[in-house]
Amino acid sequence: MTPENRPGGPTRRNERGRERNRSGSRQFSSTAPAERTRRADPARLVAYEVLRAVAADDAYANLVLPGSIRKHRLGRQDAGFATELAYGALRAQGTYDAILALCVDRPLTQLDPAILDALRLGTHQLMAMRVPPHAALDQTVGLARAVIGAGPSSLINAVLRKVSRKSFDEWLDALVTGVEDPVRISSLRYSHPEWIVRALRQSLVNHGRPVEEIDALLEADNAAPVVNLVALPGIGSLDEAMAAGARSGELVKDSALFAAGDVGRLESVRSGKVRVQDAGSQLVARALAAVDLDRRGAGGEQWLDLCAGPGGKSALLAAIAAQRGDTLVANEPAEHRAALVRQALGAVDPAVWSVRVGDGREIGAAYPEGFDRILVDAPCTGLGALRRRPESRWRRTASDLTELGPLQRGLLAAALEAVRPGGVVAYVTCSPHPAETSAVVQDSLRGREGYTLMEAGPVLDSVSTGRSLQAGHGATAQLWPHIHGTDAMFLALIRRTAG
Ligand SMILES: C[S@@+](CC[C@H](N)C(=O)[O-])C[C@H]1O[C@@H](n2cnc3c(N)ncnc32)[C@H](O)[C@@H]1O
Repeated sequence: MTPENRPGGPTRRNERGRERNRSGSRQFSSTAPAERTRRADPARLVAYEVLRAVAADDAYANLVLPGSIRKHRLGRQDAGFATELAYGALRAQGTYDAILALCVDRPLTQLDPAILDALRLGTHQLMAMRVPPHAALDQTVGLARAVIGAGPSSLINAVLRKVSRKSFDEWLDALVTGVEDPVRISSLRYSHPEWIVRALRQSLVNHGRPVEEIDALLEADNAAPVVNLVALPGIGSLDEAMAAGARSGELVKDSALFAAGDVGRLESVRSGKVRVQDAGSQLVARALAAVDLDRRGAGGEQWLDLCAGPGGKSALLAAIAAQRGDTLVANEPAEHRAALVRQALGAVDPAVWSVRVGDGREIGAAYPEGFDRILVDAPCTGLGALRRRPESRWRRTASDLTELGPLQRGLLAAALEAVRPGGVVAYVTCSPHPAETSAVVQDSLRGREGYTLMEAGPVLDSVSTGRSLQAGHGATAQLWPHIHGTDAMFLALIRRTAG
């Protein structure tokens, strides 16, 4: 594992999270824990609140974090420190718990969950942020005294001292020594549940990639994704983003990569004319629009986004449709998510789009042969977008895969009924797992006359910036974080040949 791609990534900071530790010293404070600070450093307090909300309230870290940063009035640098600490500790939780299990004299399940979260934060500072050990200890003990009470300070101090006696690489070696099972080794080294390691190994093989790529894939999950922007065609411009430090996207046209801080300060983004969207999502939406249809419907084509919420792909599709004189129906069953779709479509001429609130599985009966192009961006496990939500890998379970199957098949079946002869359906997931990608497509086409699977790879290439993405395998296509730098989007394009 390279230091940059370790869960959380390394930085050298002092206890305030501001200055770099150039000495790399492993000096400890000579002060007894009980005499040390009783004050919680606000940045660490924010990270602690995020971990607690995730563990105790099932909260999403990315939703809790901004409110906590505001509540504690963190400046930009401290906010960055808190983000790195919270997200890093959450991503690396599996590895850190394995380390902590070797340093605590009882099963971790017998620890107060609040103490365990404090230990995870201390461990992340020691292992990946290179905060000086004395600062990591003092500040974690101070945090625990302020928010949990004086009781656990000796325990936290003693455990973190043990953790600090080895470097992260030394701990990783200690964890995997004597372990034979490659799945367990990858799980420990790259902090993923074993069932996800197994699922992703299976996914690589299913899409024609060597299973040896698994570590690179897991490593890519541990790196925070760069913000990708798309200028809505005919509506937005990337000029402001480029002037603010963005660089042109390498995969897809009219896109940019923005690593210059808070993207919300750009007026073009606030107005919705430029949108934050993963390059993989841009590619699959553009691929649907790029398919050559044998004939155009009278008065422009009708497009359908069957699973539209929160509306990212709808906005891009509607902007393209507007340029061509086509129209888009964006369907979403949940009213609050349909409201997000309307908001996402706000920058596009309202004459071009409409939002339907309803179950996508009913669309075939409601609009038989009613659409020229249909996007089925199906609800899925999100195994291809684990890098976006630091806690998601610990939330998902293997049973999610089987539970989502009937819904995914129902949605694709409805789309196949709702597409007109000559039209095309794009089945898309942000998961590479065969159970929700190729198996759904194969099952839906089995015994169904009048549909063919198109070669999706060349269509994806046709909307890239010119390079061959080499994403095709069989007739479908699969993008990968470790190869393309995108979420692991799957794309199948199904043409209806006969009514
Ligand atoms: C992967 S997300 C779609 C993301 C969206 N296309 C975008 O780019 O912003 C899947 C969506 O399917 C919706 N969904 C769930 N059940 C559905 C159903 N029965 N019919 C249609 N959509 C459904 C979910 O609410 C969720 O918004």
